[in-house]
Amino acid sequence: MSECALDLRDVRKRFGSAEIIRGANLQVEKGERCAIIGPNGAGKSTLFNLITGRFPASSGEILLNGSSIMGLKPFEIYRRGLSRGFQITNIFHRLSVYENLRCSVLWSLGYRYSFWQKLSSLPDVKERADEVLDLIGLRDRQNTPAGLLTYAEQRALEIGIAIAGDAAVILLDEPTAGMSRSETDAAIEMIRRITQGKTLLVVEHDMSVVFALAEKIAVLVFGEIIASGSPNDIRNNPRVREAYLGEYSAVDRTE
Ligand SMILES: Nc1ncnc2c1ncn2[C@@H]1O[C@H](COP(=O)(O)OP(=O)(O)OP(=O)(O)O)[C@@H](O)[C@H]1O
Repeated sequence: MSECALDLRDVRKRFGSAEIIRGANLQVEKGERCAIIGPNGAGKSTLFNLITGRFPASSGEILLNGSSIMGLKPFEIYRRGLSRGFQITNIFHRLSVYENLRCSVLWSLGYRYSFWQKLSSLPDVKERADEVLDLIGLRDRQNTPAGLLTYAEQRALEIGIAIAGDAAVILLDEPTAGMSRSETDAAIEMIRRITQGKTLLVVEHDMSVVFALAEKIAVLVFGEIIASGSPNDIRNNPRVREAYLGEYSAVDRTE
């Protein structure tokens, strides 16, 4: 078996007396695209918050590329190569698409304390911002203020900001939520493109997106990963069918 990009071992999280994550175990291999599915309130966002260091886990172990990231701050985990896409909230609406990407590249390359430097003297910044612009398919919109983009374009920009630093492990939370079918199809293509050779962990409710993107699916129910495996394994897993039947029937409709 190849080395794990992410390895969660018996991870638990309590809020007061409520245990929300109850011994989650998950291994995501390098270069694998893994989707986490599960009913509302199962703990998917909480799990993301634990992996990115936003909340400390109550116990267990989280390894990134074989090293523990327990107790690290979000920016320290980011520096170790894990980046999370946020939903629009970290876009500067008055800056153009290109300027948003350039800010993110500047920060990720460690230039955040040298904004007074002439940007033309930083060719690596320009090169990476240009590269990301093409990857997310917003070249035609590069001079448009981010606030004037369509919703789907803003989601693409948000993903661009997440990948600007060239992180090897990318976390995306419902990247196609609120999109039309054609926007969703375009987003799936874009996510495939940007995650080529990288590791992806995605939370997604839309099973057609899950099946189009994921090589591995992990099913989270009441804070526990009750099954993980290939899409076929998950489809045929009786425990998954039993625990997740209401929403799981959507899987059958994609067959
Ligand atoms: N900071 C917090 N304090 C207390 N309880 C919390 C906190 N964050 C989340 N929870 C609780 O943890 C449970 C899981 O929430 P979470 O948002 O992780 O689920 P989810 O699977 O992402 O749900 P959804 O699919 O609806 O987004 C919920 O019952 C929620 O109320």
